[in-house]
Amino acid sequence: MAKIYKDKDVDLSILSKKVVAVLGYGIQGRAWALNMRDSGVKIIIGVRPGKSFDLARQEGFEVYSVSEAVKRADIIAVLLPDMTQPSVWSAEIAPNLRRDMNVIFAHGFNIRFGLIKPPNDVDVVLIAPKAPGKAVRDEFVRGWGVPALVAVHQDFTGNALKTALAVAKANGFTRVGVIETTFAEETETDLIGEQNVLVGGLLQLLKYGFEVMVELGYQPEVAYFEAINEAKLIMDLIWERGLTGMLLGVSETARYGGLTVGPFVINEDVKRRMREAAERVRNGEFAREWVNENQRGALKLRELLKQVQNSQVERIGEELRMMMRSG
Ligand SMILES: NC(=O)C1=CN([C@@H]2O[C@H](COP(=O)(O)OP(=O)(O)OC[C@H]3O[C@@H](n4cnc5c(N)ncnc54)[C@H](O)[C@@H]3O)[C@@H](O)[C@H]2O)C=CC1
Ligand SMILES: CC(=O)[C@](C)(O)C(=O)O
Ligand SMILES: [Mg+2]
Ligand SMILES: [Mg+2]
Repeated sequence: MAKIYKDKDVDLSILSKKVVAVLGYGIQGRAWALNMRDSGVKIIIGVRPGKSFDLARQEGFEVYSVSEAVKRADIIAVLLPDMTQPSVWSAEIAPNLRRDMNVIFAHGFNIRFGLIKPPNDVDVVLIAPKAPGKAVRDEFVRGWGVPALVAVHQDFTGNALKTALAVAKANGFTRVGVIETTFAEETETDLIGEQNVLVGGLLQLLKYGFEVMVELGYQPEVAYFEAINEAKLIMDLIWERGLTGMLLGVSETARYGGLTVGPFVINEDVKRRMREAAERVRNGEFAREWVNENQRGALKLRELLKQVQNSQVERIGEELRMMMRSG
């Protein structure tokens, strides 16, 4: 059984005289900063000038450049985009690090693939929420949290894990459960998970499910309700009650059809491809491809995003979501 930390195992007081700099005020950064401030931790923000900077100010934070925030902090949470971290690290973070500081990542990418090499005299830890930033904040406000992983890459002070767990607690993660892992396990499973299932696999499955019905001549609105909107509600059943609970919460007809046809559609070939994709993560091929793509200006990423934005399913979805929200 994995080692799991809960609120009762963690002492927040280790943060009481510390200043935590949240670097980046985006999807994760904003959620972490608001959560930790609500937990009574002294937070400052380090970010470049722009929308995030203005928003952080509006929301009442002291906001600085990344360099200045690192200078003023004891603990830094590096919540910048993965592909931006290496250059900001060498230009603004590394020159301002001091002995005994604690450096937190929310994803192990740059450490696992060797793109950032921290000095020996700081702690380097990982607190990886297993949730999108919106849930990190929404769940905290609800009085609960999301699960997260914690790992120690470097323990210079002897307090690396304790400090990381305190930051996790201040974010509400230990209300749910924080599992101890390694940078390698977090990085690889996170990438494999988002590619095969959460982002890649799911999107493609929903899109094909929608398209097959539309191509057969059914109304796109009906296809959207069936293949996409209801997918959320079925996922909620799985989330609350498990796979068996979901199966017992749908009709007997759906249960039989699903259990027999599912493995025909998502077959062993798909599983083989999932293994291939996982191998490309593990051997560093995906990381190299993404770094190169990014260095060329992420043109392919922008083009692929545009294709999704302009697809029929998105137009239908936007209308229906608006309709369902009002009234
Ligand atoms: N998005 C999510 O829900 C999750 C993200 N993570 C990890 O969290 C980290 C942050 O990711 P996101 O929150 O998605 O990033 P983001 O793209 O939402 O936010 C980036 C922030 O960094 C700032 N920024 C960008 N370039 C900068 C620069 N050169 N100098 C100073 N500030 C700069 C932006 O203004 C923005 O405030 C990544 O390591 C990611 O893998 C982990 C779990 C989930
Ligand atoms: C939201 C999350 O955990 C992801 C999918 O791994 C990410 O945004 O990188
Ligand atoms: Mg993730
Ligand atoms: Mg990820």
